[in-house]
Amino acid sequence: MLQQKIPATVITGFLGAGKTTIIRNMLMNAGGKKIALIINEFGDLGVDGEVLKGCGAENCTEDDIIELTNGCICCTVADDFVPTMQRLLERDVKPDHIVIETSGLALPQPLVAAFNWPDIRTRVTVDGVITVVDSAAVAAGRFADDHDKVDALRAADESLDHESPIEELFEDQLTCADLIVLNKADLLDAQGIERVRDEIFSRIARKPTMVQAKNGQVPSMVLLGIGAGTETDIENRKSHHELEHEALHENGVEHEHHHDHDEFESFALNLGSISDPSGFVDRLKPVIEAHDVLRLKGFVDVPGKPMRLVIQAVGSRIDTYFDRPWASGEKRETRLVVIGLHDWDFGAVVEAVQAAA
Ligand SMILES: Nc1nc2c(ncn2[C@@H]2O[C@H](COP(=O)(O)OP(=O)(O)OP(=O)(O)O)[C@@H](O)[C@H]2O)c(=O)[nH]1
Repeated sequence: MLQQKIPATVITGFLGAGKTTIIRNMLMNAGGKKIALIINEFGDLGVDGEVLKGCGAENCTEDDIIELTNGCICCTVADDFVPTMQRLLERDVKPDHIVIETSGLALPQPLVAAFNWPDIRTRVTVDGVITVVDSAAVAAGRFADDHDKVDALRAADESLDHESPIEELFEDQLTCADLIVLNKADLLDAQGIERVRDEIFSRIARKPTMVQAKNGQVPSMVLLGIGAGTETDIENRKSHHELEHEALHENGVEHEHHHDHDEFESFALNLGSISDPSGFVDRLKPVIEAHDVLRLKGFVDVPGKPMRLVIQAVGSRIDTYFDRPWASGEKRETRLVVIGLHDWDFGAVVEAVQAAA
């Protein structure tokens, strides 16, 4: 009997766009489907995996959540992703659907290409690539090229072979999409959303379906079951890097491999308990703005509170919420991961975040 391929959905999108939020909603509304999750995150702290395990969905237990922690998934396809997938496919009880959350800095193209590997191709297919967009960030021009900054980066590093790393990555993630979710629609009015839609279509050649969402709420029927078979269409979804590489190769130039996220850096910080979290948030805002922190997330120990506080900053927009009680025997501590561009003054950022605590 011909074995049916297991569908796999790739969820991509820039740092903080709302990938984990969408997945959390999906797990709660997956209509009984057994889902296996593969999560890849930039930075040494598995915040997304922790958050998703914290939601306790029955159709996706802790055992079904696999974290890939050896760097961005697009660079570790052969060493990390493919073996993980093989092990998952060897399990006695197979998932109905596999969902892969890429890091916010990953290119989806190499991951999708991995579905053409002989051992994988026969057993799994890419149901769809879903690119999640922070509509408010697009409207604020965060992905538009900042020429001064790019010039400064290029002056510091002559090997840079592209324009703004953020803009390129954003476009590469859009280029690969079967479905684009214009998330954070609650932060814009209807005209603002229309402008974001137009801007996105102006940046890509294909015309994938677009839906808008508030707080990552998209019906699972829309997310799962797209049936795109994306791995058969990678020729039409090439990244900037692949196109540049091809052009240089045609001209007989051998070109050093260079990934976009080389321009990003992260560090993890352990801080003590924080008795005044709202004061911490107020003090953190100017630090984020002054040092161009792209993303900060983690868990805070608030003395006297039985619950763990999650802190999430995307640019200077900061959310906090208590997600679950600290487990017995679990070490209560404040752990944060901070992500920024490679050219930042690392020591100064560490000091400033510590001083805000
Ligand atoms: N206002 C608003 N905030 C949202 C929405 N969706 C997500 N957020 C918030 O945005 C922040 C980042 O959301 P995540 O789901 O963690 O984003 P992510 O894409 O998984 O982030 P990375 O994995 O770090 O790249 C969190 O504070 C969310 O609560 C939305 O539709 N509207």
